Amino acid sequence: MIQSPTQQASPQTDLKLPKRGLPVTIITGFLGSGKTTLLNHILQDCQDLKVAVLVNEFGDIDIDSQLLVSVEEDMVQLSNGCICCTINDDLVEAVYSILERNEKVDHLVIETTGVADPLPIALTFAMPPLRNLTQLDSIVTLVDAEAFSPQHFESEAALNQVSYADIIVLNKTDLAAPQQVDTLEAWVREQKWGARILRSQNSNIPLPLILDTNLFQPERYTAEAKAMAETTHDHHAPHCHDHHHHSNHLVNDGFVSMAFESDQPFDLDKFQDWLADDLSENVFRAKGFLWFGTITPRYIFQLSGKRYTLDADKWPGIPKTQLVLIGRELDAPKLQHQLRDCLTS
Ligand SMILES: Nc1nc2c(ncn2[C@@H]2O[C@H](COP(=O)(O)OP(=O)(O)OP(=O)(O)O)[C@@H](O)[C@H]2O)c(=O)[nH]1
Repeated sequence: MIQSPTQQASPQTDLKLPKRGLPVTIITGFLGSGKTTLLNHILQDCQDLKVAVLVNEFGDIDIDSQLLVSVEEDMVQLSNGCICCTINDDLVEAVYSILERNEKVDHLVIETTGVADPLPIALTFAMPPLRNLTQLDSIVTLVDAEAFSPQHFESEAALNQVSYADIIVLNKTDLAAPQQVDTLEAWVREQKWGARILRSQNSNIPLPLILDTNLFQPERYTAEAKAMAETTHDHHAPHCHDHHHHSNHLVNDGFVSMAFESDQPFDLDKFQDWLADDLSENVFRAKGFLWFGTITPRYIFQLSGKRYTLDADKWPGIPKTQLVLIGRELDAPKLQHQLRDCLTS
């Protein structure tokens, strides 16, 4: 049973609370910056540390959770909404469900969507009811060293991800010239003085630099927490749509997602032609599992900006095409039509 946020744990409940509050790391970063890659790195390298993960996806299909190394029993998915606003209550309940487990959990890692504003999420941990049960360790922000520029995305969320970070990881340095990374680092340093700045390829960072760092400083956000508390009408978790600093960031940024699923395979040539000639520039990010024929492997498709990869993998079950597209002002009916045209006839 999920304990209601207003209830106190009683001696009769079998809720096993960690002594100093469960350490929590928030992984954020713009679309395609390397968050899931970092989460996989943590899960693979965490050794004896028992890590629970909470994955928030912006699309209707859980792609990221299917890309994680096997952690089913320690994972909670929060799909089809953004934990910094529309499904913030679900975040609190998901954390309760993790705290309620009989098995000891040492650390909770949360992967936000690429369009999330981390501040309302951080404040959710810095305020009751989660404040006494958890300890926010740090906000880790991934930045795509090749694609990121302050103007490029014109996104309130992307800038807030940098401004509120305790640790900023300049990732994908293999795709950027060293001077470009130096310029980015100088800009990032100006945005968030005092943040720990790291560079990486494939989000490969020594874990002691990002876990159990105790870098989050709640006292810096007292004013924001007060404003949020004042606009919270009941004892449940705060909603960021009530909070004047962060109202409607999805609307402001204009991001939408679209899902495509089919039991029929794609024609590889048609699909590649569509990518090369017809894919709208408004699509910033796409990911999914593609099927190109009855005997071929599952292909993991990742598109970030103009780059895409197709990596062969095994089908875990019956082949099926699943794709999520994320961008601004997407013409969903047209994209659905184009994708249906790529199916084998
Ligand atoms: N070349 C290169 N590719 C990378 C690096 N890090 C991650 N990638 C690739 O970039 C793509 C996106 O990585 P993800 O980890 O899924 O990014 P994400 O931030 O979780 O994406 P969203 O959740 O959709 O916002 C994948 O194809 C990764 O393999 C890197 O350092 N270099």
